[in-house]
Parts: sequence; structure tokens; C-alpha cells
Amino acid sequence: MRLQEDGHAADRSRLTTRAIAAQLPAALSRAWMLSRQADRRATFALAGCAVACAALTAVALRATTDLLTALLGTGTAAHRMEQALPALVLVTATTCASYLADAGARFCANRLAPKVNREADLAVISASTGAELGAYENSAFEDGRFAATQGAEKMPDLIGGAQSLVSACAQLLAAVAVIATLDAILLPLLLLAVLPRAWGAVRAARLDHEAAHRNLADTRLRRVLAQYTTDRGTAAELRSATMGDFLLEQYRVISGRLEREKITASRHAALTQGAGDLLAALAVAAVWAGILYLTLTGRMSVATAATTVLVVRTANTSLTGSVRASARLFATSLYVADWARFLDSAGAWAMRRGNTPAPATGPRTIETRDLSFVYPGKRSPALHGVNLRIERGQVIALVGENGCGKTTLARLLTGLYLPTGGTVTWDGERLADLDPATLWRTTALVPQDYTRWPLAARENITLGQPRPGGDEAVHTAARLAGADAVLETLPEGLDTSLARSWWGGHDLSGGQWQRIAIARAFHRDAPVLVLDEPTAALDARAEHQVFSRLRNLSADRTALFITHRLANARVADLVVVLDRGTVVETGTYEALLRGGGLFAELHALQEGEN
Ligand SMILES: Nc1ncnc2c1ncn2[C@@H]1O[C@H](COP(=O)(O)OP(=O)(O)OP(=O)(O)O)[C@@H](O)[C@H]1O
Repeated sequence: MRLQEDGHAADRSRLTTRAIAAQLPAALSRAWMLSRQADRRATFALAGCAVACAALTAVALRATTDLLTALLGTGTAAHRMEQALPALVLVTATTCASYLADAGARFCANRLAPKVNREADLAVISASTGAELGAYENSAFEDGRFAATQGAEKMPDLIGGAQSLVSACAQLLAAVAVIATLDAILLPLLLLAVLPRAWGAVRAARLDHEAAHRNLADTRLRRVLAQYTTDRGTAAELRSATMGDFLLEQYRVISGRLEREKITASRHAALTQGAGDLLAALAVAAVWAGILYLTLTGRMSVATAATTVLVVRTANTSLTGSVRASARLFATSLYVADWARFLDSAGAWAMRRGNTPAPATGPRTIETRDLSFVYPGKRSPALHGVNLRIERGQVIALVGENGCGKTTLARLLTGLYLPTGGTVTWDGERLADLDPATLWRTTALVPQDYTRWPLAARENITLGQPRPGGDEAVHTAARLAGADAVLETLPEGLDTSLARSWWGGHDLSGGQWQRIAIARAFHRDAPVLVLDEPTAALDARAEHQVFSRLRNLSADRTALFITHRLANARVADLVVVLDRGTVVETGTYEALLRGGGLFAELHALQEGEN
């Protein structure tokens, strides 16, 4: 299987290095703000230590050249020692102080790294949870989120990189200042020696990052495949279906593809970097030739030449250090830019709805007008031309064949998706205008694929939102859902952990889990109740119990359920039959049976009447 590559990869490969570099300050300043947010004191201490270390190193370098000049100067040995002594003391003091400042900077960076990582991760998580549900149907959003998570992981490197860069740049400035005082002609030569290396390193970092982007979809797929292959939930199916070899082969195929891409990218990067380094070596040779020329032509004394050789070596080392640190920072900040880009693009997906509070007691009427919905990336609508009116106190059954749009409609009626055409209103207010938090507080939803939270039984029912009645309310909800019998079997009652893959975790059967999921909805005690195939895994007695309780509970609420067992629709006041994305029949159970339409046909098939 081959997935489409990240939609941004092509866009990015068209960007020039300059254009990318222009984006970096924004990414870096965002990272700086994040560091301050994570730990203000450590951030300022780190900046202070880095600057102090750099300044001290620069002073030490300057003092070293003074020391050399004094030692290689004229006069007796004692005189030269005397001349050199102040510089020697300064070199010793500043070197010791710079080591201390460096240790302080490293300590602050280590302290900051996990916190910055945490803040960067939280930014991605909150951008994701604040996005419209529809964003998850968009692969650009999903790939962007994956890239952003990688960027968040690199964030601590950015801090270390920035620290190295500050230190290398200060050394460089000092070396440049010293060289300028010795002979200004060496300066452009020295810069020439480093520019090709800088070009090579930056270009190599870009090639590497481009390859990572091209392979984002495959990297994600490989991770998911590994998870599916080793997950407890898939373990039984994997064995009984003897899928292990097939999945391992898939893993190998994807890994092979990724490795080939990586090797190609590394080869290109190594060649580019090698070319840069070669040009740099030639330019360094030109510098040495320059010194030789100046000495031979008598423009530079031998003593100055010796000092120059030492300073040029130092300058070259610090220049190379600056270039390497910049290239590393550049490479890291490309990933951090992915992180920043996701946060920006997630803004487009962020929920931007009105702030009118939804009625706390639930809507008196839910109405749809010419409602349609198209999933992102799809051409044909999942729903179209749906006109419905649901009154409080009614129980509604949504029925129809697979893929006809029942789940999509339930999500639109509760504002989880916003329509792409037409409207859904609660008491005349468009759901897009209602405050989503208040809207969902009045809704209890049991989705088709409910989550088996790795939490205690109590939290699996309260979902972390206990009611004033405390455990009593939990037991009442469990009784209504038929989950009281499940709770009785748990060794530590409500305290029993249902995190089945952890020590002490307790497992439940599919039907038992479903009862817990229904208990959640009853515990929420919300005025709008939506159950998507709530009894698919329940035995006949439990199913009967759930539907009769649903009927009793619905007096002052709106209850909507989706079912494939059409006999269950008998409890509903209104049965809505969907076919290929639109409503084809509505009416009571008996009226629809008499009508002889799709409902009657499906019912007859199910009851074995044909
Ligand atoms: N996330 C999605 N992205 C794209 N298309 C989707 C998505 N979810 C559903 N669809 C499509 O929308 C249509 C309606 O799907 P929906 O899940 O609402 O049907 P359903 O009636 O609930 O089906 P079932 O009875 O099988 O649960 C189907 O054609 C389906 O393929």
C-alpha cells in the first residue's frame, strides 16, 4: 500500500532556502516565547549564562592574543613575562568564569528542555482538541499534526542549539575583531573560507528535512502498523486470521521505502556538504598563502605572523563552530517551523462558533432545513436535502442500510459537525451560533465506537464529571443501563481499574462494556440523548431493558437512537428512514409497516417474512 505524500511537501520543495530562512525568526521567537512560558526564570538565566559565557570567552581570546604578543615581543625574557602577566591573569580568570557560565547555561538548558517539550506538546494537543471535528477527516490536518509533534520533540534541541550559536558567534566576533587589528586583508579571506561550508551545511539540512516531509505519510503509516500489530485489541484477530506475516511484510516494505529515501537524501546531503567543505578547505589554503605572502613580502613580522596563525586557527574553529551551530539550528528550526505552521493552520480549523448559550434544559425543537453534508475530500454528499422537525419529549429512531448517513445525521443534529449546506437549529438558533461548550453539556452521546477509557469503573461512567449525588448517581445510571450487574462482578467495585493492559486492570466483555457506555449517557442526565447502535452487543433481555428505560426517561428530553434491529423502532414516536443520504420515509412504526415502503421491506427481511 502506498499513501499519498504530505500535501505540503511539494509546496515546501518549491520554496527557496532564503524564503525558508525568512520564516525562521518567527519560529525562533515563538520558541523563545514558549520557553518563557514554560519557565521564565530558567529562560532568562539560560540567556544570561549564554551571553556571559560568550562575552567571557571573547575577553579570554582577546587576552590570549595580548599574551602572545607580549611573549613574542622584544625585550628580555623577564621583561616579556612581566608584560604578559596581566594578560595571563585575565586569561585564567575569564576562562574559569566562562566554564562556570557554560555549566550554568547547560544546567538551565537541561532544566528547560522537558518543560519546553511539554508546553510545545500541549500547544499541539490544545490546537487539536479546539479544532472542529471535521478537521480529523482532513489528511493535511492529520499529517500536519504528526509533523508538529515531531517539531515539539525537537524543541529542546532548539534551546541547546541557540545556546551554542550565541557562544560560537561571540567567539567569532572576538576573533574577527582581533584579526582586523592584525591585518584587515585576512578578514574577507577568512569569511570566504567559511561561506561554502555554511552553504553546504544549510543545504544538507534542507535536503534532509524535505525527505522527512516527503515521507511523513509513510512514517505515520509505519507507526500505526506497528501499533496495530502489537496492540492487545487486535492481538486475537491478528492470530486467528494469521495476519502476522502479512503485517510484518507490510512493515518491511514501508521500512524499505523509508530507508531507500533516507539513504538517497543522506547521499545528496553528504555530497552537498562535502562540496561545501572542499571549497572551504581551498579557501583556508588561500588564507595560509595570504599569511605567507605578507610575511615573505615583509608586510608582516614573523612574530605577528606567528600570532596571526594562532588567531586565524582560533577564528577558523569558531567560525566553523558558528556555521555548524547555525546549520544545526536551521535544521531544528525547520521542524519547529512545522510545529508553528500547524498551530497557525489549526487556527483555520479552530471552532469559531457563536457564544449564545444553548438552552440549559435542552431545545424544545430541533429542526433541519435542506440539510446537506460533504466530508472533506469527498465529492458526493453523505447527506442531502434533509428536512426534519423533532420536538422535546419525542423518541426518534434513525434507521436505514449501512452507509445511508445515520451517524452523520446524528452528529449534525448535535453540532459535532456543522452542515456544509442548509441549517440545523435548536429553538430557531443555528448550531453554528451556539456556544459549543454549553451545547455539548446538554448532550449525552453514546457513539458507535465508544471508548474503553483506561480509567477506574467510576470514571468510566462519570467521565471525570461526578454529579452531586456522587456514587449514588453512578449506581442509579448503572441500574438504568443494566450495568449494575457488571459493577457487582468487579473486585473493587467502582474503584476497579478498567485499564486492562496495566497491572490490576480488569477486563470486561463487549456487552459489559456497552452497558458501561450506556450508563455514561444516563449518568450525564442531559436533555438531549443520542445513542448510536447502543444495543448492538447486548443480549435480548438487556436490550429490552435499555429501550424500555429510554422510553421512560424521555418525558422531558429529546432521545434519538440509531438501530439496525428494526423491531426496536417500536418504542419510538417517530421513525426516520434514510436511504443514500436522504430521508425517504418518516412516521410511526405501525404506519411505516402499513406503508409498504423501504422500512416495511427491510423489516420483513429481518423478520424472515419474505
Ligand atoms: N470520516 C468520513 N470521511 C469520509 N466519508 C465518510 C466518513 N464517515 C462516513 N463517510 C461516508 O458517509 C456516508 C454516511 O456514513 P455514515 O457513517 O453516516 O452511515 P451510517 O448510516 O451511520 O452507516 P452504518 O449503518 O454502517 O453505521 C457513507 O457513504 C460513508 O462512506
